[in-house]
Amino acid sequence: MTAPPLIDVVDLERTFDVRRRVDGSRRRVRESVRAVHDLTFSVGAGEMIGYIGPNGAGKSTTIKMLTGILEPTGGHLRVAGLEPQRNRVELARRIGVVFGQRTTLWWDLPLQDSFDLLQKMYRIPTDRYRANLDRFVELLDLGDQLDTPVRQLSLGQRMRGDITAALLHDPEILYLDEPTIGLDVVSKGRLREFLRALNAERGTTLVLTTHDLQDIEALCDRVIVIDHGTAVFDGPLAGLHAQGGSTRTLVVDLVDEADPISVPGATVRRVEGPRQWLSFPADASAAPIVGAIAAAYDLADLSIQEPDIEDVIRQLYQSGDRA
Ligand SMILES: Nc1ncnc2c1ncn2[C@@H]1O[C@H](COP(=O)(O)OP(=O)(O)OP(=O)(O)O)[C@@H](O)[C@H]1O
Repeated sequence: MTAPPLIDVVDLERTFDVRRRVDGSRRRVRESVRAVHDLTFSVGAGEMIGYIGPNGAGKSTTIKMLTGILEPTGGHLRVAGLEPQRNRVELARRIGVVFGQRTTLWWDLPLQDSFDLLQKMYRIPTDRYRANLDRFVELLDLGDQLDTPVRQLSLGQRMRGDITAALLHDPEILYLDEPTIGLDVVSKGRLREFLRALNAERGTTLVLTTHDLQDIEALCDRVIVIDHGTAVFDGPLAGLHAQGGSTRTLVVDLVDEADPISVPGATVRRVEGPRQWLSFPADASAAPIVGAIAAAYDLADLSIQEPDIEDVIRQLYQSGDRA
């Protein structure tokens, strides 16, 4: 018998009643906003999924329902076999939540004290707490920050502190909302490496909302794209690129100005002096293109620009229109 999915969402719906001012008058009318509707998906234990979509698409509303903060107005929802709203306390022991923009730590307390408080709140047995704390502090390189008040931590240190805090009680599912926002490239890389190790070592299921496609590329086997409150794509990232026909851009700085570069698999989009911009399919490897250019030209520099999520989604629609 196959295990039931860890997260099971069927025809989920959430509407909000809002009062909107009528243009040019003081009158207000009641309106119903459908933040999420007809949303169906399931996530198996140990999966790492990206939950992405443009601003206002319904991502936060979904995560709030999955974590029991918000009650659905329709449909069915089970997380770890529990109904999130009804079993909030029990569910809290099974999930961890990290919001990139907010901290769950105590602003004026040293990091260590925040962790100790969480141990008490979650009633984590001391040996398990110690083992987890030691492991995460080592992996996330937080040893020197344990006595620092949270308000004095850098954004990257605070984020690592928040992730540690969310994991001390061994949750089966970790929800991460924009975990790498505002971090430098090195910190982003380290954090992604940590999350991959967490998933490999402990089988923790990750649900990641992000605007950073590289987060998704580094971590997620599968993406669910939500727009206007409902899922418009569910599959591997390569499939999303292929379906949307999205492209990456190779920015080439030649030593000398030249005519537009001609290489198989890429098209020159722009030329400015010795700099040229070439686009190529996002799911293709850049290596043969770079190799062909390097063999024929003297290169001063080279970089790759990833498409952003909004672009990929826009292209998904455009290709849908064409179909
Ligand atoms: N409490 C609320 N009351 C009224 N409308 C709301 C409420 N929360 C969300 N909405 C509306 O529901 C829709 C979805 O919002 P949601 O915050 O879930 O989007 P999101 O995908 O998380 O966006 P972002 O990427 O900007 O955080 C939006 O139109 C939003 O204005």
